[in-house]
Amino acid sequence: MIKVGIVGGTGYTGVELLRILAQHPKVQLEVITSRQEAGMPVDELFPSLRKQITLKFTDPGKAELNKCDIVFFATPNGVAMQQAKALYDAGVFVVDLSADFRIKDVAEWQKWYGMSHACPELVAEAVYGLPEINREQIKNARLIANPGCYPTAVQLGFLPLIEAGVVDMNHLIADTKSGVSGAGRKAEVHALFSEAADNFKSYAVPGHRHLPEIKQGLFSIAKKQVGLTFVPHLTPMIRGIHATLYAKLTKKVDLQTLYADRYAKEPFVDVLPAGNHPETRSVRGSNYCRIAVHRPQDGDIVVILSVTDNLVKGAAGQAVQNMNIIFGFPETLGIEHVPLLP
Ligand SMILES: NC(=O)C1=CN([C@@H]2O[C@H](COP(=O)(O)OP(=O)(O)OC[C@H]3O[C@@H](n4cnc5c(N)ncnc54)[C@H](OP(=O)(O)O)[C@@H]3O)[C@@H](O)[C@H]2O)C=CC1
Ligand SMILES: CC(=O)N[C@@H](CCC(=O)OP(=O)(O)O)C(=O)O
Repeated sequence: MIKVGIVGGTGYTGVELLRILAQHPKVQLEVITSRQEAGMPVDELFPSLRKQITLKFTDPGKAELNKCDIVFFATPNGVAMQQAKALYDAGVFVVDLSADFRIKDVAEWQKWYGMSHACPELVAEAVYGLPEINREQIKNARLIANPGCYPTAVQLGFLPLIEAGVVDMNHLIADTKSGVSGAGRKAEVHALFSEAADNFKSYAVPGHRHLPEIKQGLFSIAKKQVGLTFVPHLTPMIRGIHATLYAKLTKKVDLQTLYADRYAKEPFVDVLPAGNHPETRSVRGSNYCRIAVHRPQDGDIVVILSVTDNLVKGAAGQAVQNMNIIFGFPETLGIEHVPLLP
């Protein structure tokens, strides 16, 4: 058994980690932090975890995170970068669900995140935790930068096209939609029921924080500059990411075979039969990314549909997948949940 700590156990990704890790056969939950709920039994705040978790929330200032084998940060951007170094130096593995260690260019990170980086020396050490691309590096990582929710769906969707070099890299388009839980559990006006329900809107069209993250990931595969238009939307659902991706084909290729072959051995990427339209509810509560490939009217534009649950493959599930890889557990251990329907 490995001892696990979670910093930020009351947020949506933190609670999703609790749901998953409570039933993970190799995990003993040791510390779960919250500043606001310190002293409160976890299952009192979240009755869904009754008979699963008997710990109380600990104030992060008093939490003995050093006694853990691995610590997950499910905290807002800017928190993990202040605490990761001490844990790293103490030999504790760290998985950061926030964006603190995702962007290799620290100046670029500071521009998009509007703060100084507190720990630039660890950025180069961090491994970007997208197993479908970086599995070998993750095996030896001590610090994982867990990918963002949009970047997971977008990169997995574009990956086979880019690896095969069959699309125009200057004009990629990612039209993405997220459920409201993507904004976290903190109180914000735009996430109120009366603001977000029965409504649909785009946001951050001039530039979203995930743009440099996605471009960095696609660049690492293409080895050349990527022109990407990324438009996020907020949809009146709770969980889910739906990415509609467009690219112009530059070569003839059997797209269905390309995708089926690329992901044939990936446990959490499911390429649907030709002609399918994946729905977010087909992945809800699960670690799957389901992908369908289209070429409307046999033209030269390929349309990829990629769906994930933002809290699972887009956050906590992928974080546990990374943990499994680091510790040499079967990669799917504890994260083989069947999606919830309806
Ligand atoms: N929601 C999503 O779909 C996704 C989120 N992410 C990223 O994961 C991280 C967590 O997101 P999410 O769960 O939605 O966020 P929430 O706002 O729902 O939760 C944040 C958690 O962090 C704790 N926290 C806040 N400030 C601090 C602090 N200064 N020190 C220690 N703990 C703190 C909060 O508890 P308390 O205030 O009581 O301490 C709470 O438990 C974010 O960086 C987010 O960008 C990544 C992918 C998807
Ligand atoms: C719907 C919604 O608000 N989504 C969030 C992104 C989700 C997320 O948490 O991304 P990071 O992990 O990179 O912070 C947003 O657009 O800011």
